[in-house]
Amino acid sequence: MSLRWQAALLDPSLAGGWAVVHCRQQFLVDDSGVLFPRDWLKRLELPLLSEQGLGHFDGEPVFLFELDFPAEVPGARWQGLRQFMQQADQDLFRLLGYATQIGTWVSQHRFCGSCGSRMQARAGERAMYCPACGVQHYPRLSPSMIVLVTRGDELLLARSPRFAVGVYSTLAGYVEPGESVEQCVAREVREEVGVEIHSPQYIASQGWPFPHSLMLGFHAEYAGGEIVPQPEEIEDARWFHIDNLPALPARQSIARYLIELYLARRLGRPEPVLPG
Ligand SMILES: NC(=O)c1ccc[n+]([C@@H]2O[C@H](COP(=O)([O-])OP(=O)(O)OC[C@H]3O[C@@H](n4cnc5c(N)ncnc54)[C@H](O)[C@@H]3O)[C@@H](O)[C@H]2O)c1
Ligand SMILES: [Mg+2]
Ligand SMILES: [Zn+2]
Repeated sequence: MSLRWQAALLDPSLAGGWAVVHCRQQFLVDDSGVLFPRDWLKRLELPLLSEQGLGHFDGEPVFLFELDFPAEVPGARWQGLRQFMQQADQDLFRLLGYATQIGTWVSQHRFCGSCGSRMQARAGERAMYCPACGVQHYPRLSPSMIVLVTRGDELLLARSPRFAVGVYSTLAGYVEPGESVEQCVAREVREEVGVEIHSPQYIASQGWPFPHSLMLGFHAEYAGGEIVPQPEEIEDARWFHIDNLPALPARQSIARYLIELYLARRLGRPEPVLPG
């Protein structure tokens, strides 16, 4: 794991450092990039919901300005997190992914879900706390499974209507209360494409900030059934031969890694590395 970006609990009452400005999965950028001198930002009178100390980038302290709405700033524009994933280096993307998750969580936990009082950031740990009833919330994570289903030289890949034109990917879905991740894999595969699988094999995991998933990645062998795409969720699903694959998901995604790893093992090529 690279050392350029390290999360840390920094005290926002300290002066100086850099800051990123986030609102609804978008960041403020100007010609110098996405990191702004923090003291300069403070003079702009932005619609600030919360300020959080995030950690260190290249050894420098970085803070988050979480905004109520995407305010106009002369000379700057708003850019989505997905675009940073595609264009920025991996360390900067990890910093921004972390900032997005903390910002989204803080802005969605301003009031206590139990008694309605205003929540406070807790000193000493990354938590929101209700002083009236004691409820405490930690950053939200949603366990999700992602699986590459295979049949020898064939890969089962599917398209969601949300995907870029022509792109097919592995199947994914959220874990439900009471089920194991393995049960979730079998259920989601059955629901999304109507196919049965053998026991899934755990491969690797990845934090995924769209919006707060923890992806648990598997390989699974086909056991039976014909493909029946789930209406609305799955636009198309097919078996693709390894010599004739469609456009695939982003290089940084675990979906891509699961596919590349299977190809490498099948074809006797060096195994890929999952971006950290
Ligand atoms: N990193 C990767 O390679 C990769 C690839 C594919 C999907 N993903 C991620 O996997 C996650 C799940 O994939 P999906 O969209 O196919 O899920 P899914 O198949 O479970 O369907 C999504 C639906 O689940 C419901 N939902 C939303 N949030 C939920 C939650 N926290 N718990 C339970 N249900 C919820 C909503 O009705 C939503 O429309 C998403 O966050 C997606 O971004 C990551
Ligand atoms: Mg799904
Ligand atoms: Zn409360």
